[in-house]
Formats: sequence, structure tokens, C-alpha cells
Amino acid sequence: FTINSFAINPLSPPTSPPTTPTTLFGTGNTFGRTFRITTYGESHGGGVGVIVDGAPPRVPLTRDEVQKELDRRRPGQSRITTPRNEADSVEILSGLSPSGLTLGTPISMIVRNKDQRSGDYLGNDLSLAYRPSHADATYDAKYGVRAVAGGGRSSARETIGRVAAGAVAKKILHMYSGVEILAYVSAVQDISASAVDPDAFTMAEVDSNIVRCPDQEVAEKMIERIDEIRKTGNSVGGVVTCVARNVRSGLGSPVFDKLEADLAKACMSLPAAKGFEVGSGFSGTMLTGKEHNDEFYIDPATGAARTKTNRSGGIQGGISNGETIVVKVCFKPTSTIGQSQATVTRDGKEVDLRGKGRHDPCVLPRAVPMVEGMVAVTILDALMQQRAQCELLGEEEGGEGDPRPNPLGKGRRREGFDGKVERVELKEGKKAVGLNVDEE
Ligand SMILES: C=C(O[C@@H]1CC(C(=O)O)=C[C@@H](OP(=O)(O)O)[C@H]1O)C(=O)O
Repeated sequence: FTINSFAINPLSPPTSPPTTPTTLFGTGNTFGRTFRITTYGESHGGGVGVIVDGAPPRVPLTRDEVQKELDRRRPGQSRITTPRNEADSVEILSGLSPSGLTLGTPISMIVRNKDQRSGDYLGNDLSLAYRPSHADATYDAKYGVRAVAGGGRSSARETIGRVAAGAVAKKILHMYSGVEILAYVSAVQDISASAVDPDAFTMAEVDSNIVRCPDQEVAEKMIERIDEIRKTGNSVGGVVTCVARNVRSGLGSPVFDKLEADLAKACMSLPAAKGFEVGSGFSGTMLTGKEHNDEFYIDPATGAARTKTNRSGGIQGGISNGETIVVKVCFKPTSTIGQSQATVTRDGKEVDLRGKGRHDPCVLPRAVPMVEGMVAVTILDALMQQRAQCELLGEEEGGEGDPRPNPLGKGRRREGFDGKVERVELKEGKKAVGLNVDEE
């Protein structure tokens, strides 16, 4: 039994290319190209974790830095999250020197499951019938077998590996250029926080309440709503907004690997994610081009090219432009609820099923570190590719030999800029009204 062997007859050359190992790469457990993460483990198995491959060597990394992020994600942290009580204590098994520097070799991190209660799933209705809108039915359709207890790989526990990898990526990005990746809950159902400044809110503000919304008044209303819904055995969804500050320009590879396409895949692969937006997103369709375009100007403080507004969400043409990256991810209401709903059994009978066990009435507060982690992994991967391809010969952005005459983006400064912004007239600058000049 061989999958990759390809018999080559020297007299009749092959008409199609041989199957390469990469064409088999469809199992879905790995994300990233240069900074690559592979998660593993089921919700009720021995443990869950991640292998991070491609991290640069000589980065100081402590277990506590990873644990800090996992503590923000762990279950049982408040009355509005699942009561499953896990400390989610991480062990770093490989990839670190005795003095705590990354070795450049795979970093393996594991969290052992401690508080699984498989009796919530096994030997009762949940083992026979599919939870409506959960991954139960589709996993069975795909594999013909599933980890009934706890939902296996489809459980939010899988995100432990992503958050741990995200902690490593965040650290490296911060060391590189002070990149700061922060998310918050911007909506729970129709209750939304619209006055949060993407450049100003802090992690301390986000984490100062159990729903993780930096607008305290709105946070209270969100918590009230989740409490109400929790008491009825039901669930609600909402939106996480994530910003990445101090990201340099030039990240993202046209055409299929645009930064926003990679970010969308990263975020949409989180459990319960159902929608993704960059910058103005869907609301941008209400504006005209004249209203929507982010006009450029020269920043009088730095001489760099900047945009006056940021409807692009920091990405133009699939490439970062040096402004703050802003994305939104929407999460559906948790599918496992304590109310009875119509469904079917594995052997094709119609039944009513009521969810059992311990579940989040709203996944949003715990989704915050998950989104941050995935955004960090994606941006670091794009940064490493940029350095590998476009700056291989040393022309680092803003460094010696940089071929770009004027730097782009908020964190940049034009060499020798004297604070005087020059203004010139282009030949046809004022004339053009309407796109089709021939019609005039
Ligand atoms: C435990 C976590 O979330 C779990 C996600 C989840 C699901 O169906 O996705 C079901 C629950 O698991 P269990 O039934 O084993 O208690 C949640 O508690 C976690 O994220 O760490």
C-alpha cells in the first residue's frame, strides 16, 4: 500500500504530475507556513497541546508568559463561562535551552485534562443523538466515528494549543517592533460597545470585568444579558474586535496569501466563528468610494506616509500599510444548550434532545485570547516570510539600503526629515472628475 509512489515508464512520460506529499496535507491540524503550529488532543482525552515549529532561536521564553495567556482562556474563570474546573497548567516539553532561550527547534506544549466528566455524555441521550448545530453530526459524516465525550477536537479545549502558540508569537512580535495585539468583546447580541478607541484601550481595561469589554457601562449590560440567558439554559453570541498595533507595512503576500485572507482563515477556524470583517467590513458597503477611501498625507511629525482614516483596517491590497490592523470575528450562540430541541439519532430516528454537562452560555469572554493568539500567529508568519523573501539581501524596511524613498505607516520615520511637508501640484490632479475621462 503506497500513496506517493508513482511508476515512471521511461518510454511514456507521465501526463499528470506525481502526487506529492503536500497534496496529502489536508488533515487540518496545522496552520502557518514559516511559523507553523500543529494542535492536538481531544477534550476528554489525556490532554491537549501544540507543537510550534519555526520559532526563531534565542528568544527568551518562560512558562509563566504562556500560562498568563492560558489563564485568560481557561474554563471556570467566572459565572458566565463553563464551570468545568481546569487549571490548564502548561508544561513546555521541548524547544527551550536550560537558560530559557528558544532553540529554534519544535516547541511542544501540553496541558493535561483533569476535570473531564465523560458521564455527562456517555451512556445517555448525548451518545445516541446529535446536538443541533454542534459538530457531532458532521464529524460522524466525515470520519464514521467520533469522540462522543466532550466533542473531541471540536471542543473549545482545542484552542489551548492556539493560545499557547499565540503567547510565543506575541512575545516575538513585541521584541521585533513593539507589536501589541489586543482584543475585546465588542458585542453580545444587540448590546455593542461602539466608542472604544482601537489605539487607546488597554488589556487591563479589557480584563477588568468578566465579559472582557473595556467600556464598563456596556460591559455591565452584556453581563446582565448573559446572566439572564444562562438561567434559562440558553445561549447567546456576539463579536470580538481585535487590533494589532505597531505592525510594520509590507506584510502579506498577494494574491492568495493576502494578509486579510490569512487572518480570515486563522479566525474563522476558531470554534463557533461564523463571520469575519477587516476595517469597515460589511458596513463599508454603505459608503461611496469618495467617502470610504483612506486619504494619504505626510505625517508632519515623522515624514512618513500615513492615512487620515483607517477604513482599510491597516491592510490595503492584502498587504499591511503600517496603520493599526482592525478585525472583527463574530461567534454564534453556543450550540449545546439546556433546552430541548428536535434532532436525530445516529441510526436515523427523530428525537428531542436536551444538552447536558457544563457549557458556556456565551463563548465571547474566552474567545478574546483565542482571537489574539490566532492574529499573532498569522502576523508573525507573514513577518517571517517578508524577511525571508523581500529582505533576504539585507534591505530591511527603514534600514541601510532600503530602496523605498518614503516610509509608509504610523511607526515609521523618514530619514533626515526636517518637519517641512512639501506640497506640489500633479499635472492632472484637480481635473479628473468621474472615472471615464473619455466621456467628457
Ligand atoms: C472545557 C472547555 O470548554 C468546553 C467546550 C465544550 C464544547 O462542546 O465545545 C463543552 C464543554 O466541555 P465539557 O462538556 O467537557 O465540560 C466546555 O466546558 C475548555 O474550553 O477548556
